[in-house]
Amino acid sequence: MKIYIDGTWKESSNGNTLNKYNPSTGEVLDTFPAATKDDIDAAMDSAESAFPSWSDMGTQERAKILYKAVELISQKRGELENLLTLEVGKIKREAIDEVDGVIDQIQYYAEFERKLTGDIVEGSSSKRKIFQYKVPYGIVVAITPWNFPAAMVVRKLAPALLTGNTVILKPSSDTPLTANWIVNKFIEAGIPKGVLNFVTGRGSEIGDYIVNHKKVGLVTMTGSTSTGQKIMQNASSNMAKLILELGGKAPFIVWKDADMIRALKSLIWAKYLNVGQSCIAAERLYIHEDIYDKFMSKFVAITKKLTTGDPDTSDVGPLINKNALAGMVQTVNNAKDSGYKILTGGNTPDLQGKYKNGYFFAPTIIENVPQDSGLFQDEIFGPIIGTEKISGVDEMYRKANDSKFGLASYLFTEDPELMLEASEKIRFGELYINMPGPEASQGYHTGFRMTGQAGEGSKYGINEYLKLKNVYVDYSKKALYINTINNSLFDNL
Ligand SMILES: NC(=O)C1=CN([C@@H]2O[C@H](COP(=O)(O)OP(=O)(O)OC[C@H]3O[C@@H](n4cnc5c(N)ncnc54)[C@H](OP(=O)(O)O)[C@@H]3O)[C@@H](O)[C@H]2O)C=CC1
Ligand SMILES: O=C(O)[C@H](O)CO
Repeated sequence: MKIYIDGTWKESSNGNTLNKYNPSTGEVLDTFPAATKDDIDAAMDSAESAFPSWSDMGTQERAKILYKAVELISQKRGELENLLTLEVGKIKREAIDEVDGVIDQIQYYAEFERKLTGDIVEGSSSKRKIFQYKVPYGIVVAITPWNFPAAMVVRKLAPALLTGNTVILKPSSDTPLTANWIVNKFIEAGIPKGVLNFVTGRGSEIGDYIVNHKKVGLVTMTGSTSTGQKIMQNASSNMAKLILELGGKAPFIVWKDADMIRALKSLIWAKYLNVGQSCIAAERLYIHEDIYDKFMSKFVAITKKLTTGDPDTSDVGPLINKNALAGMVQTVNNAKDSGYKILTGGNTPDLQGKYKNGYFFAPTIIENVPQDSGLFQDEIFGPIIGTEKISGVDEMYRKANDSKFGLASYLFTEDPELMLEASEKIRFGELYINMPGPEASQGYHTGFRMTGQAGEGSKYGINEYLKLKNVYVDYSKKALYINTINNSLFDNL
């Protein structure tokens, strides 16, 4: 595959490449360019040159290109589904679901055509007005993760482009092929030269250079909190606007009156979707003591039935790479060293044939985990969950909110008063009550504390890509009097 700079598909300027491995088999899937600083400079220059005509085009014309991209992606959606399985190891059902989300998000943002509004505010006198209207930032750098590599790319490209920004996309080095496929479709849909540039390469090598480049107006990144903090530091060199969607540590709360089947189905979704590699994955399980034994016996029994292996036919696929798999092994070893009880899983499954060397880990449940343990405080980002009994609402709120992260949370109860009270007291950007996720295109995906800055999705999300300008006008045609100067100086001029 190639990178795309100034309307041309090309190798990196020094010809260097990196390997992309298939997480289901451990084999090299493809190579991709390791972009250089010269490549980044060329992309920035191209995006800068393209900005005036692109931002002048208007939302109706820009939306036509997004609608065309929806059409082209829909026509070839099978290719993207297969790529997600090849590149991430996504099971078939989830690959289909992610492509549904890709189409939904582009459509959702394209529909903001002719709907970006401003205000006219009265000035300090009858013939003065303040015209407030929204303008694009300029060059947007979009940096995306590997876990939902198609959905995360379009969740940044679509609003950034619809609002008249030009874009430089740098995808995760674990999923360059998916991003390349989507960029191809946007180019095919008619994105003009320079409006969308696509560079690949290790974030640890070119990321800092991209983010603190003097031409960058806005950086939107989804990924780990540690990387987000680094980006925040680098972006300060030019005070680029930030949209950072970072780590999560979702509490999954099952109250004594919960609909148990509904809670169990939602928990299997929230814990094992994308092998638990999701920022809104259930990471801490709190169950009311009255139903603990009954709920846990069902949860363990269902987890034991989950199949791992061939993504085309299994319930749970592989972790994204060797390091992620090693992290799961370490997490379980730490739990064992701490004396916690492993109720199921805790091992790498013994797979034969082509999946023998895949990065698979058995779905794992660990019992009676202390609130202050690493298992409950640090992000796992895999198919492991710890459990804890709770008894009162105050304990529920205290433990749920005891996290450096604050993205998604889940509560299952039939008590409307508890639903309303929890909506106030649980301090997370998202609370799912009696349902699973994920976030909707019309929802605002945001979080408290170390989860990040700003947010994506909804009318609030598209406005993150627009700066509100203020133009003050005096059209009185009267002599100007300024109360803080000596106006007589201007007599008889
Ligand atoms: N809140 C949310 O919506 C989401 C949060 N996440 C979080 O991200 C983590 C897993 O995703 P993962 O992709 O590994 O996250 P990373 O933070 O490792 O990478 C995210 C992106 O940042 C790039 N990057 C790395 N270093 C830099 C740098 N110095 N400057 C600029 N860019 C850089 C990466 O490139 P490269 O791949 O080349 O290193 C990648 O494209 C988890 O913590 C998860 O919670 C993930 C998805 C969604
Ligand atoms: O990036 C993610 O993990 C998504 O926001 C979860 O839906």
